[in-house]
Amino acid sequence: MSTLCEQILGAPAGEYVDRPVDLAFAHDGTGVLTRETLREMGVDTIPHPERVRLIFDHIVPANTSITADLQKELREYACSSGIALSDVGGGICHQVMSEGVVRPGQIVVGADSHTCTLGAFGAFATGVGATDMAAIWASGSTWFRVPETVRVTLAGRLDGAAEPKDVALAYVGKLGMDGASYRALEFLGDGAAGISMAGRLTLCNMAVETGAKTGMFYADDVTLQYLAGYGVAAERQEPEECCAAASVAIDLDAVAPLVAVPHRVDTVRPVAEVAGTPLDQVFVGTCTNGRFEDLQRFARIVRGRQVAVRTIVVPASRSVLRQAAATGVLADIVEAGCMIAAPGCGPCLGAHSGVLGEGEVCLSTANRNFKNRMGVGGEIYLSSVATAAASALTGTITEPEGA
Ligand SMILES: CC(C)[C@H](C(=O)O)[C@@H](O)C(=O)O
Ligand code: SF4
Repeated sequence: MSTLCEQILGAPAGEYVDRPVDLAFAHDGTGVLTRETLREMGVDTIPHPERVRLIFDHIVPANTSITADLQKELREYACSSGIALSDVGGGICHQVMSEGVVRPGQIVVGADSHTCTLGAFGAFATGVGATDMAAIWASGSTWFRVPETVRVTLAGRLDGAAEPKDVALAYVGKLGMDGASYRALEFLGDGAAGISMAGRLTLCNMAVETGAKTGMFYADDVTLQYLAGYGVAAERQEPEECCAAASVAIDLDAVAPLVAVPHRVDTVRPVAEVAGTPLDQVFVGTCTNGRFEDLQRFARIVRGRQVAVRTIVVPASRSVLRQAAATGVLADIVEAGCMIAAPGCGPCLGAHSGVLGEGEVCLSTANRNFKNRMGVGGEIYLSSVATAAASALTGTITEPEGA
C-alpha cells in the first residue's frame, strides 16, 4: 500500500534512494551556475543529453548586455553539448515541459523551485539547486529521501467565480508556508476528476509554497486525453489505500475567490475583505496562471471593455500565444488596453517587463508575494485570473462576477 511518490521512487517514505532521472532541466538563471559548476568539476561530456533541457524564460529577451552575454554563452554550450534548447520566446520552463514532454511515472528534476508543477501528470517532479543539477547532468542520477505524503482530498465541483487558483490559495492558507515541509501533496478525491489539466498544473505549482517537495495528481482520463493531444500514450494510475502522514479536505463548492495579501503567500483572505484596494498594476501570467485557459478566461471578462489600470498579460509559452492569436483571445486582450510581453516569466521575479516602483501595488496571478519581489517597496496581492480581470476593469481589487 503506497502513495504515488512511493510507487514512483520504489521505496517507502523516509528511505534514501538513488535513482536515474528521466528529465533534468535548468533555465537561463540557474543554467549559468550549472554550466559554471560543470566547468569546475571538469565535466566536458554529458552522458545523457537527451534527458537534459535548457529553457530560456526568466529574463527574455535579455534586458542588459550582461544578461545577453550570459545567454549567448549558455546558448553556445547547449549547441556544443547536444542539449535541447528552448530559446528566448519559447516560454516558461514548467509550461514548456508540460506541453507533451513530461509523462506519468517519470522522475523529473528542474533547477527551479516550481518544478513541482509537473507532478500534475503523476510524475515525481521536484526542484533542485543549480549545483545539484550539475551533478545530475554529469551522472544521470541523484538521491532522494522519499517524502511522506499529505493527501489533499477534493470534493464537489468548482462553480461560480472560484477557480483552481482559489483552491491553491485555500490549501496554502490552510497548511501555511511550512505546513508540508519535505512532504508530497497528493490531490485526489471525487473533485479531482473535474479539474482540467491547466487547473491541475496551477494546483501543483503552489505546492512548494507550503514547503512541499512536490504536488501530484494521479494520471486519469483527463491526463490521458491531454497527452493524447501531443501524441503521447500513457497509462492511468490508481490511488491505493494508504496511511498518509496527514490529510486536508477541501470542498470545492465552498471555495470563494481569495487573495494572498502582502507579503506572505499564506495570509489568505476572501477578495470581499480587501475589495476597493487601489491598484497600480495588474499582472496576468506566470507558471501559475499564464496558460491558454487563463488568457481565455481573462479575455472573456474584459472583452469589449477598457482596463482602468496598467495591465500586463504574459502568455506562458509560444504555444499559448499562438493559440491566443488564432482564437481572437489575444485581440480581445489588446483591444481592452492591456500590454502583452514575450512568453516567459515576465515581471514575476522583478527583473524586467513591469517592475514595481516604491509603494506601488500590484494584483498578480503568480505564486509568490514576498517583500520586494517585483521591485523594491512594491506590494503584491495574489489572485485568480477572474479576480485579476474584474480588478483590471475597475482599478481596485474587485470580486469577480458570480462571487
Ligand atoms: C530564479 C529561480 C531560481 C526561482 C525559483 O527557483 O523559484 C524563480 O523561478 C522564482 O520563482 O522565484
Ligand atoms: S513564472 Fe515566476 S514563479 Fe514561475 S518560474 Fe518564472 S519566476 Fe518562477
